[in-house]
Amino acid sequence: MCDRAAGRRLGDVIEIEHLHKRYGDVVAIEDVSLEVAANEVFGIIGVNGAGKTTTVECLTGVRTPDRGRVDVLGFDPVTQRDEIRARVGVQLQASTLPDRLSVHEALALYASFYPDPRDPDELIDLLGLTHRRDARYGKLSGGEKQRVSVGLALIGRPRIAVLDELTTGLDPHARRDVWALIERLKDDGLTVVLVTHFMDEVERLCDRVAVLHAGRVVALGAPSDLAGGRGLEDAFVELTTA
Ligand SMILES: Nc1ncnc2c1ncn2[C@@H]1O[C@H](COP(=O)(O)OP(=O)(O)OP(=O)(O)O)[C@@H](O)[C@H]1O
Repeated sequence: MCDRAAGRRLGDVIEIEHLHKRYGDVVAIEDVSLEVAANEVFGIIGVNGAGKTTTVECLTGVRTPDRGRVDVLGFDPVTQRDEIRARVGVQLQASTLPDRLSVHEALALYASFYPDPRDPDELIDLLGLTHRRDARYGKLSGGEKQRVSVGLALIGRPRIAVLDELTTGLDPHARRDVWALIERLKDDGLTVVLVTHFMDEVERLCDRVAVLHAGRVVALGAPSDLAGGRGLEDAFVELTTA
């Protein structure tokens, strides 16, 4: 899979080493290093502008790092984007789907890009969208659109899913349904990188979490270890108060 230099763990499917990325004068990422193990749900948390989206965009090849090394399943996301696209499902924050496509048509369209996709109707059911199967995307509520975006990340049976703000905009029932779906897919072997602002989501889903602050990893570990007896949110606020 990946070159095993000293200190790396067997079974890592993502390795980021000394990642740097700036936009003009704005330093988005400054020396980020982390590894994600196969079948792990790995959280990335941080205040707005901490560099979370930039980090996951470097994983999926959307952004080219200025410096550093990124290895995803043994591939370089910058030079091997097709290999990454075939194996890594990405939830888009702002969907670019045409309004006139129905939920089923959208998922079937994305399914057609993959050799062994999930059955769109099965996924629609798992996402709690069966009653909206034939509704046009443009007529969906914000939470329903959000569920479609999760479906698009999962339709190709990816080995890794990168989920940026997985449950933003979902009602409490839908959040629990989506959490249960992620847990079920994890049981089937999925690895997840989860960007979130919800500490309850981290506690429920994540095996480990990295706290990014001003483009750097300021803490990394199991949520319970980071919380250290306080609430995770209290620990987070403390870690991210500059
Ligand atoms: N395309 C861009 N052009 C210029 N600056 C950018 C661009 N994208 C992000 N930035 C800046 O880079 C920094 C990191 O942004 P990033 O989107 O990675 O943070 P984030 O942690 O995902 O934030 P949020 O929680 O608000 O989504 C911020 O200062 C942001 O303003």
